[in-house]
Amino acid sequence: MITSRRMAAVDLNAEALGVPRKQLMESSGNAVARACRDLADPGASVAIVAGRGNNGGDALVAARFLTAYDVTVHLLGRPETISTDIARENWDALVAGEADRRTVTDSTAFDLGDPDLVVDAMLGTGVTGALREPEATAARAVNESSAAVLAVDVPSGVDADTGDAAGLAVDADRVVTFHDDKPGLGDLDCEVVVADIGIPEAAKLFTGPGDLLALDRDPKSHKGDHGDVLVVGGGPYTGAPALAAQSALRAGADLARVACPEAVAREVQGYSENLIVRGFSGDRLAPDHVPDLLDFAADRDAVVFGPGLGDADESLAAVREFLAAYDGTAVVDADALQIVPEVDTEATLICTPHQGELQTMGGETDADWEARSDLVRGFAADLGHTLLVKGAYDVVSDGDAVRVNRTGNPGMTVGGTGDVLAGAAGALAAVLPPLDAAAVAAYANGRAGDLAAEAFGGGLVATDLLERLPAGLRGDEE
Ligand SMILES: NC(=O)C1=CN([C@@H]2O[C@H](COP(=O)(O)OP(=O)(O)OC[C@H]3O[C@@H](n4cnc5c(N)ncnc54)[C@H](O)[C@@H]3O)[C@@H](O)[C@H]2O)[C@H](O)CC1
Ligand SMILES: [K+]
Repeated sequence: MITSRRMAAVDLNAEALGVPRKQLMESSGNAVARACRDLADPGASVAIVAGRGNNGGDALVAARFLTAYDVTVHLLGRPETISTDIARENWDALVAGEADRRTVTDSTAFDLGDPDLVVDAMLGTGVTGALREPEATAARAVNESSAAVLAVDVPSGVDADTGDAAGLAVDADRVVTFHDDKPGLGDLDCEVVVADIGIPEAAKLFTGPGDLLALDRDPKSHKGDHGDVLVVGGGPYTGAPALAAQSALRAGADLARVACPEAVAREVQGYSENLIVRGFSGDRLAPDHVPDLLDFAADRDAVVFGPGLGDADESLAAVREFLAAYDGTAVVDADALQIVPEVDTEATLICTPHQGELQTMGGETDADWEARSDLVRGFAADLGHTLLVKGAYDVVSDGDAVRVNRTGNPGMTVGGTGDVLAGAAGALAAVLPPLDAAAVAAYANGRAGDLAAEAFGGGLVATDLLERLPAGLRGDEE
């Protein structure tokens, strides 16, 4: 089962892995042709009703495979309004091949004829709202015809994720949907065939530029929509909370606050004017700080808990009390990690251990990333939280799905890069579900590290990642 958003991400990852969209369209079109052969005998008349997007493009490819049939292609709109290059190229191939085609520019002129089979390729996952013209008139004609109806990917007008139609939709006998079943197809009273179109498993498993699509922001958003992130850390160490908080800003948070011991508050503030630093009494986190911290955290979008906290007993006791009472979203890193397995919490946690910290938490690791993926998935399921286990291949799992991140380089073992990762994960957890937030954070942090390694060769330091995080989140080419 795959949602449209995830499908678009996997599509883009496939392209980055060397399987371009046009190749996927060719596979989709071939799958449509195979489905047609199941529904109609050679020589039968087939009316392809094609829209102006890639859903239409799939059927324009199918037309090339259906040479044993009497095919008529009805393009809904003028060819120059075809919205993607790969669909337009397939239209041009039909023109060059002098295929039997009609261009429907005036819906009142739409004449479906009396075909044996209709291929509904007007709209797929790109549908928005109720069918407009000429798609609405064409959909009514298709529904009124006595022909068998094969829908490409999704019956036109149906939302692939919900199954709802904002009004009129094509009533198909069979749907051939690509790569994986869609959530919205289950309730339709038609047969659904899932066609493999050659998308590599790696496009789903390994993070890639497609995963960044999750960040496409609502342009109407305004300040404060994108995350007010609180870093709770500092004590024995002061750089760590400052790195995490600066990283949260670079990863898109609007505000980055640091709650740290009063004794180091000035030092933490000294790292950057961009941080809003607030001290609590003493020189380390202690249980009597927890009630105030919980109140403060309740008004934030995400918390990053742990950078630089140290492992004093009273600080770990405070971590336990905070996590037990907190019910928001938090990234847990560094010394706070060891507490997570002991605490029963309502919070949504993203834990970011390296492999040694994973073992301290009671998890197991393995040098082989595939074996490690299974171990991490199992441990995440036991914990009930999302794990981002850092390594040459970072393994991310929420106990169900697994994502593996391959960006990054050995130069990133330098101190502080984990704090940068935790801060980025905190900012992303404010706007994305935990699995996506962790996967995108790992991908962008590694990309930032790769960009820094190119700029410096060796001698990379954690602050080099900060100003490169935005590029890592855009998927900028090297
Ligand atoms: N993801 C994959 O693995 C593959 C998907 N394929 C096919 O691509 C479509 C999605 O294509 P896309 O171009 O994004 O959108 P559509 O073709 O579904 O429709 C967009 C098209 O339709 C117009 N439009 C949108 N809403 C309406 C409306 N309510 N009324 C009228 N017209 C509408 C819009 O303006 C655009 O012109 C997917 O379903 C698959 O079939 C790839 O080909 C193979 C791999
Ligand atoms: K369709």
